[in-house]
Amino acid sequence: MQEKGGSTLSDDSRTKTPHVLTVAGSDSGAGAGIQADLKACAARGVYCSTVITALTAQNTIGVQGASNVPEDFVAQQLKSVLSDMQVDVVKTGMLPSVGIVKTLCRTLREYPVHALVVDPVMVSTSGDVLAGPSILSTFREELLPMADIITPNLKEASALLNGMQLETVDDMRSAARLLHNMGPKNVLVKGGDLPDSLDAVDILYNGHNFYELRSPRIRTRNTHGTGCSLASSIAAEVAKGYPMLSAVKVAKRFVETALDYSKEIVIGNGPQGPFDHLLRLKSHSQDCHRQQPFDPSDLFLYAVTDSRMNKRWGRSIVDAVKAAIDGGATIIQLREKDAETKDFLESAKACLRICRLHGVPLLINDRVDVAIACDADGVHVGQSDMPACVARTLLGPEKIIGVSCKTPEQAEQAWVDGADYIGCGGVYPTNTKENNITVGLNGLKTVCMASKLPVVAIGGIGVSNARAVMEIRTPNLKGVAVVSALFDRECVQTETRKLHEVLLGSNIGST
Ligand SMILES: Nc1ncnc2c1ncn2[C@@H]1O[C@H](COP(=O)(O)OP(=O)(O)O)[C@@H](O)[C@H]1O
Ligand SMILES: Cc1ncc(COP(=O)(O)O)c(N)n1
Ligand SMILES: [Mg+2]
Repeated sequence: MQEKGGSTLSDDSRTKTPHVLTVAGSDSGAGAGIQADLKACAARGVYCSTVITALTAQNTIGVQGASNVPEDFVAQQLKSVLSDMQVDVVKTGMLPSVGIVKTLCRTLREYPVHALVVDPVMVSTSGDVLAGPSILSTFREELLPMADIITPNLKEASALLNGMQLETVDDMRSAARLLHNMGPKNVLVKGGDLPDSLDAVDILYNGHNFYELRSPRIRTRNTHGTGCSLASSIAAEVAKGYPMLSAVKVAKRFVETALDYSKEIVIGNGPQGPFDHLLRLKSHSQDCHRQQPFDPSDLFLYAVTDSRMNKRWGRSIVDAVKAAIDGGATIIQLREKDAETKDFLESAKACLRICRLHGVPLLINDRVDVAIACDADGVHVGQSDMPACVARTLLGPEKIIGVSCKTPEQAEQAWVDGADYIGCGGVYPTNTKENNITVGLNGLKTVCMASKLPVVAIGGIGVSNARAVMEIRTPNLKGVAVVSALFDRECVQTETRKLHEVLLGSNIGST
């Protein structure tokens, strides 16, 4: 299609949200149609507006009813969105009448967009007719020639080609070539329903080259809406500015991943279930066994590991963590400044299993990548590490983020950045950090008074002085964080237990 008003995706210097407009039917079961398009676009990170062409009463068994939206009201919706909202790509689904197809073509000539993706929806996976044969000639003559890509499944390709038999990959290639002659820039013939095919094979043809796109066939009943989601994902990637081949590849991989992720889910009693587009959100929240939100009282006895100390005493990081938890540690931070990334990740995973078993949160010092990779409960960052606000964006809203702070200004910034707690110190001199300025009990108190976040005190704290620290008695001082006093000792468990008793005796904070 033409470029809109002199601006292309690449030369538009404003920060613009990629925008897909879907012109499709509503599926009450929300597996396909408008609802699938919204979910697919959300999952692919683009904005999606919606022009509804029909309402369907539909579930996992089939389509029980359909009611078309009046043509002039489709026109009105199109105009509302296209005249105002800087649409990049229009994606079409169910277009149930000749009048609606003509209305769409006319409106698109009046409001050109960067690209048009046409999913020529005719029959649902359940076999119900969504747009009858009467629309075929208008599709061929008006809509397909405007399209940057069309994405028919086998039945739709066959219908557009007067009932041509499509049973093999070679048939799909022939169909793609014939459909390309009707005018679309690209044709993607989808082989989800190819009989006897182990792989899910799609054929993309751009008039010059054929691309055979294969992915393993996922064994699942939850394939309702794959076609709509694929077309929307293609539209989303094109709206971001990607070329068509990349857009199709990414979209296909997205559908495959989502199918695989949702192969076991059970929604409805019928043969064709919906799948779950929003897997990325789930993989952080649902698979995470630590479901409680951050509890500041977890800061009570905060054990911070140190690889050099473990080496000195000949124990593994996992042994050290186990012993600290057995002694009563209420939160663990892995601070492995010297470890190789691969080893660190393996140890972190092993520690996490132990922590989960005991309901103790596990944080990773500095390494946000390791925290994400092992699905730890959060991170602790210093003033020169990744800013807490960036860590928050990467980790999502549920993970715990702590920040080391020496001053009220840093404490304020940590709060602004969306941290959950601050670590304040060094309270006393310590040999775990070189050239570390100590803030003393007064500095600790000043920061605690200023901080809107709960505080854990750190630096040179052990059995002998923990009580003095807690006795500054500011309500948001929730506990002490300890390295040497636990891990630079022969028996980690005994030392942790002793410290636990001292803290309980100080009668401040809670367990
Ligand atoms: N079981 C499956 N495993 C993996 N990919 C699939 C599966 N079923 C369909 N696909 C893919 O999903 C997309 C939609 O294809 P298809 O189901 O043929 O379209 P429609 O939903 O329009 O009938 C295609 O990329 C196809 O290869
Ligand atoms: C409103 C509407 N639009 C499109 C489809 C096709 O989706 P699928 O081919 O996955 O059943 C559908 N079933 N309902
Ligand atoms: Mg389809």
